[in-house]
Amino acid sequence: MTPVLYRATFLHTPESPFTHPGALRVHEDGGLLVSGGVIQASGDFAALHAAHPEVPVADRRGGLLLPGFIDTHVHLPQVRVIGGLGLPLLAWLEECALPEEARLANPTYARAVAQDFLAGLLGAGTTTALVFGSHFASAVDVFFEEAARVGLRAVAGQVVSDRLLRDELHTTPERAYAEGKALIERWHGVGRALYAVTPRFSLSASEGILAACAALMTEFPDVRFTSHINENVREVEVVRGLFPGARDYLDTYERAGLVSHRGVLAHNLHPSDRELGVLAERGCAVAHCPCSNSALGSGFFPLRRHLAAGVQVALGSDVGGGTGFSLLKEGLQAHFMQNLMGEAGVLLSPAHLLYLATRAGAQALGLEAQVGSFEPGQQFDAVHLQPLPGTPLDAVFRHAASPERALAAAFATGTPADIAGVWIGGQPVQARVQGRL
Ligand SMILES: O=c1[nH]c(=O)c2nc[nH]c2[nH]1
Ligand SMILES: [Zn+2]
Repeated sequence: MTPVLYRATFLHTPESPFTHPGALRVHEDGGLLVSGGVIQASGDFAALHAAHPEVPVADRRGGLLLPGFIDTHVHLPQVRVIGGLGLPLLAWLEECALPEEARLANPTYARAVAQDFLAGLLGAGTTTALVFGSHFASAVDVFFEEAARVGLRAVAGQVVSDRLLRDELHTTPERAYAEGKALIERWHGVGRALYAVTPRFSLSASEGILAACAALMTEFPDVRFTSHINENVREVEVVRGLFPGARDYLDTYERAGLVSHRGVLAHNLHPSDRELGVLAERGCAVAHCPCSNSALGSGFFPLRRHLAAGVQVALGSDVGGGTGFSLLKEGLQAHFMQNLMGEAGVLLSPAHLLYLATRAGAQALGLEAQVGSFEPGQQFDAVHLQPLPGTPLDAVFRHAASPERALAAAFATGTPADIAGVWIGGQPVQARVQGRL
């Protein structure tokens, strides 16, 4: 790939605004020198152009260029069941999610679903995703093939369970280990793919299944781990009954040896102080999925308590409990919900929202050296927001007092339709206006 100097208004958060006031970096007439898919220099356009006059310029002025979004919790098999509103978690799983998940036993169907799913992610500007895969190894294979074809940075794995779902979704510890091992050997570290060991949740995973997961984590010390925790009050109660010896929900994973810096647990709406302390101490991250939490009536996320304990938090869309792939929408919903919590909530600025949608996700996945900001040395994973003329967001962008105000408006009212281009590793993967990339 020949070098390119991108000229744009760009914003990023190489540091956390939760710990570094003034963490939002804004370059109104900025330049990003990209070669081999990697950012070589990052700063003001005029200085970079003067230093590299021979490098062709890609003019992206007139919108905002942001690091690609990082979705830390999203379900492959649920893209076609988005919108099952009005049910609590366990009823929603039974009525909406699981019947569809069973259909992925058919690899042809699974491929079509994977294509819908990937189109949704890229169309929303998501460049890296931690993906809850399918219960069927064949569908996970198909997903990795399709993800490689479109270029997504996918961290994904086979979902494993052995009780309380539907028979066709159940496996055994022996099969979970054998299929997981084969998938890891086929996909982990191949191109942009990484593997995540994925017991669905302790409600559907016996101690035997969790032990099989732990065996994979030990044998392959670089694969990631993901699951759900403390999402719904009834779910927490059932898990307590299934693991009478466990101190709490986290302990069901902890006793199996699954809680570490390689993990991301989704939701955690009802944690104890002990659980927060252990998550912080082990460096295990939490994926906050505010649209899903609202749609399923699961509850409010205690962000202030997570921050006070020192737990890494990032954003997840949780499609299809969530309502779509846009991390702009997740950021807005997070902002709304924290506002509605009053004193217990955290007032989230545009800088916080950008951080949660980008760099925080990279940190949660242990990918912060590669993606999440526009610092030199990072992959050029980017999303260009440029609303179509005549839209309300276009009016705000043209009249915004500052790029930070434009960023706030992007979270308040931006949608995938406002995305003009998406790059992963310097490659264009999505273009609204053909021929512009
Ligand atoms: O939001 C959720 N979506 C799911 O598919 C799921 N499975 C277990 N727990 C879950 N929570
Ligand atoms: Zn989920």
